[in-house]
Amino acid sequence: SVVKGVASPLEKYDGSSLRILIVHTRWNPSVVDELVKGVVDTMTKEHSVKSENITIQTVSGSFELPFAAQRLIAASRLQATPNAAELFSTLGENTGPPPVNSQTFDAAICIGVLIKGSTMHFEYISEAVSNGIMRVGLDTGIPCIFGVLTCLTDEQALERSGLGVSEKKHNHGIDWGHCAVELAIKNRR
Ligand SMILES: O=c1[nH]c(NC[C@H](O)[C@H](O)[C@H](O)CO)c([N+](=O)[O-])c(=O)[nH]1
Repeated sequence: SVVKGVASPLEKYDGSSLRILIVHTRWNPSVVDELVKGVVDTMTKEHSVKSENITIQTVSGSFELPFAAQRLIAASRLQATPNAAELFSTLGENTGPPPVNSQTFDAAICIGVLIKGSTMHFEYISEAVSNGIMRVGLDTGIPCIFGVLTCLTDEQALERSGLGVSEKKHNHGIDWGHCAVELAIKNRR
């Protein structure tokens, strides 16, 4: 059978100095809240990320996630970088992300749950959001984790957030927490 899932990383990552941004939606809250809990518990309990270093913001729906992540990263840089005006001017010329040490978040995690309805709305949002979240990471130089479940049924959403009755249930937030810490640390090297 096809083995699915992610292999554990080769090294244990110490996240005690990491600053993490979590942006999550208010759509499908019972599932989203469980996913957020999976991310936070994994980072704090398995990687020593300090809870005071985790910033959590909410948006209405998944479509808003990339915009919010990009703007919150930009706003945090403005506060953290004394020569912000100069930094922003270079950013305007698309000279690529500023050096890691001028950033204030080490990783961002965008969390949402899309559930297919009876129209093509789901397909369009899923495509836009996945591309948007990828672009935030590439444009800012800060790892931006895709924490959006794109489900065809409610049962799929429950299963992938560790809720529901299926013995296959697994909270994907756990994987996203590991992924964020690993990439944040590797991005500093
Ligand atoms: O996060 C979600 N947003 C959804 N729609 C809202 C969308 O993300 C935007 O918030 C809205 O289009 C305004 O921009 C969903 N559905 O429509 O089904 C959904 O399932 N999940």
